[in-house]
Amino acid sequence: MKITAVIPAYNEEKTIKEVATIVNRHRLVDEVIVVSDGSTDNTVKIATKIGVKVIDLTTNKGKGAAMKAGVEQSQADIILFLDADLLGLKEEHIDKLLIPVIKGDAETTIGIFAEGRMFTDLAQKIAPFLSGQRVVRRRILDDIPDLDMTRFGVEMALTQHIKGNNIRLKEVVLEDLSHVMKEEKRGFIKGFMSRLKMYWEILKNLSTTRKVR
Ligand SMILES: O=c1ccn([C@@H]2O[C@H](COP(=O)(O)OP(=O)(O)O)[C@@H](O)[C@H]2O)c(=O)[nH]1
Ligand SMILES: O=C(O)[C@@H](COP(=O)(O)O)O[C@H]1O[C@H](CO)[C@@H](O)[C@H](O)[C@H]1O
Repeated sequence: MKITAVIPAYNEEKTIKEVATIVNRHRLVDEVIVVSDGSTDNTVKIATKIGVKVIDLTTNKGKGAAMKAGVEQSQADIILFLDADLLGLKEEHIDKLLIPVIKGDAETTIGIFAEGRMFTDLAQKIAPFLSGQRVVRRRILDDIPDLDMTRFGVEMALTQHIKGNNIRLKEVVLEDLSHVMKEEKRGFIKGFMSRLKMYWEILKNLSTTRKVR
């Protein structure tokens, strides 16, 4: 059973090294693919140095398209998605996400932050279904059309597909894990504007689920 980790990354030079290195040395992960989604910083250079596979999209196509580009380059049955801006990623977080799917206790898992940082914990308490930390069986992804068009709606599209098709989901708690918030990356005004744009992209994907099972 092959496992590929797909890490979409848009200008994540500050955190990609730590995230990709930890995933790359995990005993259960066979392959790591970092998909730079039109990054203009040193994300590609840093990821390439680590020795993982890097897909360098020339323009920014959105998170959904970056995830799909990674999946298309993988032959694995199980895909682990992780955001590139995680703070405090540890081997045990990856275990918690992967093991239920490897054992067959679930077809998909989603990781929820807890006891990390107040704001990022709170965001995931309110909207756990938006988390970017997931494990998904490959065939589930193959059943979702237009994942590449969803941008930040990708998590909502995945969640709705999973619910609408009664796919066995397990939520796992990822303790002491957090991520860098938009406002921290870009400053308050720019960050908040990109947050509003993200919510719009999420809302646009609310009604596009299709039953396949
Ligand atoms: O157009 C985009 C926006 C984000 N991401 C990546 O998707 C993950 C989750 O993004 P986040 O919620 O952190 O949003 P951001 O802070 O990048 O706006 C991170 O690894 C981003 O680098 C991406 O690949 N393409
Ligand atoms: O937690 C959230 O409110 C958003 C935005 O987080 P930040 O701006 O990075 O704090 O991030 C989550 O939702 C996105 C859209 O579904 C996902 O792509 C991210 O992976 C997830 O962390």
